[in-house]
Amino acid sequence: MDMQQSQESQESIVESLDEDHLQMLVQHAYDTDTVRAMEQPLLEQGEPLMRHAAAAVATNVLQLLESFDLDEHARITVLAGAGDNGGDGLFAGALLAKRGFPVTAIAVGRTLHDDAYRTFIESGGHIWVLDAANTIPGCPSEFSAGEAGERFEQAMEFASNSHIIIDAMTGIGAQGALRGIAGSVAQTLGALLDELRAHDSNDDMQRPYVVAVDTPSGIGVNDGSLPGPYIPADMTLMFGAMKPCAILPPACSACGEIWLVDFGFDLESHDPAGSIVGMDLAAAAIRQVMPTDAKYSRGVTGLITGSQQYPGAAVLSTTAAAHTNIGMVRYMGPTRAQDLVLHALPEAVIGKGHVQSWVVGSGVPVRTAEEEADLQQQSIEALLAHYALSEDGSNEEAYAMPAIVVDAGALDLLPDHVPSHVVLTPHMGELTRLLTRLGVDVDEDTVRNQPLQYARMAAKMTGATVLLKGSLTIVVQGGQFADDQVFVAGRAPAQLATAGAGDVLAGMLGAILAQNADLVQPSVPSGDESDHDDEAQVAQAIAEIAGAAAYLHGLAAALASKAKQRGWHRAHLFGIDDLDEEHFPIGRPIVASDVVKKIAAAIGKLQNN
Ligand SMILES: NC(=O)C1=CN([C@@H]2O[C@H](COP(=O)(O)OP(=O)(O)OC[C@H]3O[C@@H](n4cnc5c(N)ncnc54)[C@H](OP(=O)(O)O)[C@@H]3O)[C@@H](O)[C@H]2O)[C@@H](O)CC1
Ligand SMILES: Nc1ncnc2c1ncn2[C@@H]1O[C@H](COP(=O)(O)OP(=O)(O)O)[C@@H](O)[C@H]1O
Ligand SMILES: [K+]
Repeated sequence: MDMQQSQESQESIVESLDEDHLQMLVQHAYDTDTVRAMEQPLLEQGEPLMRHAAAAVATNVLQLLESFDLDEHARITVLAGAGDNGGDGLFAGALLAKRGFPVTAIAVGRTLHDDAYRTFIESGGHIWVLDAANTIPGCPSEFSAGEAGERFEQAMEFASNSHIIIDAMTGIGAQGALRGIAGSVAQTLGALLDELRAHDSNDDMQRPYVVAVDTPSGIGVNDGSLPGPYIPADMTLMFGAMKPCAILPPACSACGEIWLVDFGFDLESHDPAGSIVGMDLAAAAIRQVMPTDAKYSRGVTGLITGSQQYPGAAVLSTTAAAHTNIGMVRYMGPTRAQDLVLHALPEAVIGKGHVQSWVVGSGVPVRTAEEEADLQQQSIEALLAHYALSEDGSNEEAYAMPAIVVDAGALDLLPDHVPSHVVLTPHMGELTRLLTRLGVDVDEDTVRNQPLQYARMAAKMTGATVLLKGSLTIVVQGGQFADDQVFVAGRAPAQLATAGAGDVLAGMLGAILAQNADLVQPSVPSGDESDHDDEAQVAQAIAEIAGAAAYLHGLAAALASKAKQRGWHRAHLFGIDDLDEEHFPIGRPIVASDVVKKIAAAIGKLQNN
């Protein structure tokens, strides 16, 4: 099958699929076992998936070369591993070599995919092997250690001077950090590429343009971590479905632009490992106001936020909550903060009363072991005590409490075990601090490198839902029967990284929980098997709502800053979307209060979508 045939067959796959399928494709990510399970029936039917994959890579490389005005003298390097990922890369290289481009493959393993290797050589490709113990037919082996070192250096020099690098060392078969020669290649070339990338947007191809095959080599495919050296890509051609690394920080940044090659997988019958929160999910979390509504039926949020030291957080969290489609906010806090709240929001009601959700801790200082809790910390601690579950999960009162957002200083006051409608909203530093308090030996850099793993650990240890803030915000489900599906909100522009933005999010989340009070109330476990489904359903609803709040927060920031840039950009569909250069203006600087002013407009945009 040549490139043209493969592309036509690809287009017919795309055309035969409905909008729902395409929507699922760009919204959900599937772990490697699930991808293999979805691939299996197609392979059994004789679908030449590897040829489709290779043709897609070659097509995009050709388009890139054309857009950069590079003629057939463009130098192309394929980094080829021993598995099927290397096979994809070699078949793609063969297609390009047939078009007259000089293509050199650097073999990093001891073998190469048989069929792909033969096709590559027959098409005029050149091979450079780095492993002295290789068994690749016709390639030199058993060279000395000195010669191996020289070969390696020359290969790296060659690769760093090529126009295009096709990274096909490892794909979904990668296990842990890259080792051996692949590890050394990623160490040397990856570091160089990262440095070049930091200084150059590559609009003029002054550095190699890296096209990753299926996944960038070296990243944690299933957990989005960076376990060791990796090859950062400008573009990743991902086959069949998104893998979690496409949507999870920090690995998603290493993917560059993602191009999804649809294989027509049966996505509907498989559970995603992660999902991007989009407009639909966010819109569903906003309750429609009804003619019969009164202020109480729209939801009331109670806030114990702000402090003598940080009274502004009280203003930001209450104004944000009040603007997020609810009937009323109640505020409790120090007199100075009360005055400021009333000044900014005359509608706020000061003092206790019935609420459908709580927000605690924003702007409340962290309590050190030596310090006595102040009044604000004491009232938060007393409220949180109602959510405490004993080791066996009993304490009926905890389940009957309204949902609660536990932010900033209140994270230090969290009981050991709580139900899933307790939603923690730490940033990386706060999550590290929480885990340390729970006895985990971890530092912030490690958490930053494996945010999913540590957010999940906090959820498993406490039972709470965890919303971990960052340029991409990830939400992991809480509760005893937590599902592993993670929600990722990447709507926010970097302009949102400004003091007080977290206080705004806490208020918005509290309000969205209040207007969905019936959906987020866990029932008291009865000890029956039905508990599992009931609790899992509520835990998922809470996580979706938390993701929706982060999306709305990001959208309000985008409207305030007029930014088109986001933490995560939708994957492109191969064969459907054009390879046009896109521009995402970063917008203008904002402060957190600007975000509050745009919440209403953001809700309007969701509801009119
Ligand atoms: N199935 C299909 O038909 C289709 C599959 N497709 C493609 O196949 C890919 C999956 O191929 P795969 O299963 O062969 O695994 P792959 O990603 O090549 O990795 C295995 C190689 O990597 C090596 N390796 C692993 N870990 C390592 C480490 N830490 N450090 C260093 N090396 C490490 C491992 O070495 P070993 O452990 O055996 O020594 C072995 O050589 C998939 O991503 C997609 O591109 C598409 O064509 C569509 C159709
Ligand atoms: N680079 C970024 N791009 C987009 N959003 C970001 C970025 N960095 C931080 N944010 C968002 O800004 C908010 C910051 O919250 P937080 O760290 O609690 O700050 P503060 O305590 O000052 O309110 C979070 O919602 C986070 O997701
Ligand atoms: K790869």
